[in-house]
Amino acid sequence: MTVSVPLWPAVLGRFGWQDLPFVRAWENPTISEIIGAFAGALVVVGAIVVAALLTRYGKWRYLWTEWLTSLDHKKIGIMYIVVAFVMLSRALVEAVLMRMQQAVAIENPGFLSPDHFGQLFSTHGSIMIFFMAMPFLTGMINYVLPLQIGARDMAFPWANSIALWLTIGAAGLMMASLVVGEFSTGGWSGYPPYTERAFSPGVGVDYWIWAVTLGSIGSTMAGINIACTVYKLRASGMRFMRMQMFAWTSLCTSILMIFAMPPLTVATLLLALDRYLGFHFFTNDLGGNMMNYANMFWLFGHPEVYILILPAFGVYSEVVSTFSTKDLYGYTSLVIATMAIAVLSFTVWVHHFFTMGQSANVNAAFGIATMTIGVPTGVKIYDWIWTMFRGEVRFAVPMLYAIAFMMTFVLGGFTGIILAMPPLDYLVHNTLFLVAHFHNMLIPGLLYGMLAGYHYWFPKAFGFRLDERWGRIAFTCWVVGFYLAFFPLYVLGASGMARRTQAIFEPSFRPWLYVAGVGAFVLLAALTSLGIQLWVSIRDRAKTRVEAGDPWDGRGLEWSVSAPPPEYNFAVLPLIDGRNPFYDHKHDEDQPDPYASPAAYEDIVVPRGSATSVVIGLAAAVAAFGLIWEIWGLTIVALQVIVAAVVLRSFGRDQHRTIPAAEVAREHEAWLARVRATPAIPRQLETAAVNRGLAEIVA
Ligand code: HEA
Ligand code: HEM
Ligand SMILES: [Cu+2]
Repeated sequence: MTVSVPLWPAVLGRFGWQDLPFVRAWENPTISEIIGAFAGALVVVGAIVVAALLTRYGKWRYLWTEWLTSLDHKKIGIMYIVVAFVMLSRALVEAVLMRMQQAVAIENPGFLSPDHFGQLFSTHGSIMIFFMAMPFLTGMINYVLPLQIGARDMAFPWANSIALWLTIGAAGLMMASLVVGEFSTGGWSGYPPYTERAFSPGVGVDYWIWAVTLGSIGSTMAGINIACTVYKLRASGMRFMRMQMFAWTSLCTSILMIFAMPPLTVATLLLALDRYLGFHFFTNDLGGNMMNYANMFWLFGHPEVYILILPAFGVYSEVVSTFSTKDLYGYTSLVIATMAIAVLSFTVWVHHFFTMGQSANVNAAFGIATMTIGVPTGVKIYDWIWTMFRGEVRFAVPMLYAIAFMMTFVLGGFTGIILAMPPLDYLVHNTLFLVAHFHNMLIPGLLYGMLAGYHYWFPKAFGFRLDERWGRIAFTCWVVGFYLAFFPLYVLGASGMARRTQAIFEPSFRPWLYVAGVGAFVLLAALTSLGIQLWVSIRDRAKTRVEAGDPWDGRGLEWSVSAPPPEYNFAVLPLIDGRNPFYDHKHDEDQPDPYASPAAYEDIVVPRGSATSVVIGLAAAVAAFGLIWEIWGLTIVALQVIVAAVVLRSFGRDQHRTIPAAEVAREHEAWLARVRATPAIPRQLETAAVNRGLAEIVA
């Protein structure tokens, strides 16, 4: 931990030369410090290269007007996902560093200092949860939900953009901590008293507090927006029980966000009061109590893991049904199971601290509540299996992820049940067994789900498919890498190896740690393959165009529009008459043709782009930066900028743009003509297997 001599407190606050990783590496050239300096340099050089490329190709204006300031839910969704991939890359590299350290640091100190190792698991965990998983699923919901329920946008497009920019600003703080200062060593859960000033005087914990606070406010806003969109903007006839499963899981996740995020915001803000103003909420003196923090954090933290998993469950439901060429089995039970998980998830938080002193009866009650969640989860697994049963299963990449998920997630679920038994939890709490459990839920559960969704909806968003061969290579690496990297941890944890350990004193752990290290590299290869896949797909896009926008013979409404969809999504808002209106109309001759011209077109009003949301999000990050470094003037100015932007927006006119009916008609008719000119099978052409399946359906 560095606490350097302030250089110029009046202007630069706490900043001193030792806060630069380059200076630290110069003064103390250990491998650990050099890696730190290299990471800092990478951020700076990366930013410069991106800026230079944008300038070289004259793309700044395009980026600003078409993307950054856009209020279109589809573009906001894509930007969220870009953030998620960037942050995934960083956090994955950090994971590899940790695995390397643990593989080499057996009976020796290894190459990472304890402090650096602490920063790595803290940034890795915080980034993966708040700046990889959350943006990924929020982005996916943003993109898909309005299309699925027949809406033209989210309920509050401007707030949507502010939520995005708060997330970007907060992710920016995470990146800034690599260049100036350091990060917290308190883990993703940031427990006091360790994170109080007395034990962590540097800027690290403050970076964590403000990044998480901004992220949590962004997620609360996103939650409200998603829920209102579902409640208010469904197309006519789209009853609740006609919504696609992904829309259902989005709704349940958004409700969890609305209720679970504020406890986190409050917990981090109270911790900030402790640190900045000497309050004693979480200290042991003057009436404070650390357990207040543990309860508030996990009151957020447990529902959070279901916030993460429910949208993935939604994706699997879509994918399993589409690629089994069958209706979803047990739709109603899936809806009820989703709601049950959402409600139950608020009743189990104490299982995160069984060992922290409450009575055995309290532990038993929370343990039983925890195990109950296995029931609705099991219902879902069975429903997916029955959906596949006797289906025409097509093994396209999204389906591969879904199958790998089912087989692997169940194992992690059972280790969760083990942890839910307090007497067993006493043995493995805070060991690598726990680390194996939660990665077993987060990677095959959440991450595979997001990747399945990415492959599934990519053609919708960009008009061409992702390369199948590289998709399979990446998939294989994600699966093989996962088993290699995390199954050894069950053994290590059961043998007593604690989590967050920088150096290991037990030689018999060595073989398992080697295997886990190899697994981490395979996972890195998986991410690299996804990068190559994207490049290959863009290069070969002419061959994989999806003219009709329906490459998988899809079921939901999102497949009924062009790819990419027009800004207003639907030329004419659809009328819904069943659970799979698009699919049924497509395949039943007696039903109306989904590619028929509508009777009439109308003018459509869409929101104009707005710079104010960008300004608000970034100014919030600047204000936070000022608080971290105690540059109070900067914070005050940034807060004033936020107020000014809000005022400006409130008085702004011309916030909407009308697209004349004639223009809508021209675009839509041109698309319909192109679709009708293409025979049904090539419209929906994926692998040979897909083709065979489709040929039979059409015949
Ligand atoms: C997406 C993320 C995710 C998911 C879905 C889950 C799901 C579950 N988790 Fe996990 N968990 C985490 C992420 C997740 N967890 C994280 C991140 C932590 C640690 C945080 C930290 O400390 O840093 C954690 C920690 C954690 C603990 C604390 C342990 C400790 O600190 O010592 C416990 C204890 O009860 C637990 C239990 C469970 C249970 C019972 C489920 C259940 O929901 C699982 C249900 C699924 C199944 C059971 C399988 C399928 C079901 C069937 C096939 C039906 C038949 C089975 C039965 C009826 C039993 N988890
Ligand atoms: C993809 C490959 C991944 C690898 C190799 C990996 C590896 C690791 C390692 C080595 C640790 C430290 C374990 C310890 O305490 O000893 C860790 C912690 C953690 N990881 Fe991962 N991880 C990966 C992906 C993910 C994903 C996708 C998520 C979440 C979505 C995630 C969330 C976490 C969390 C929350 C922690 C706990 C941090 C803490 O202790 O505070 N990880 N991971
Ligand atoms: Cu939990």
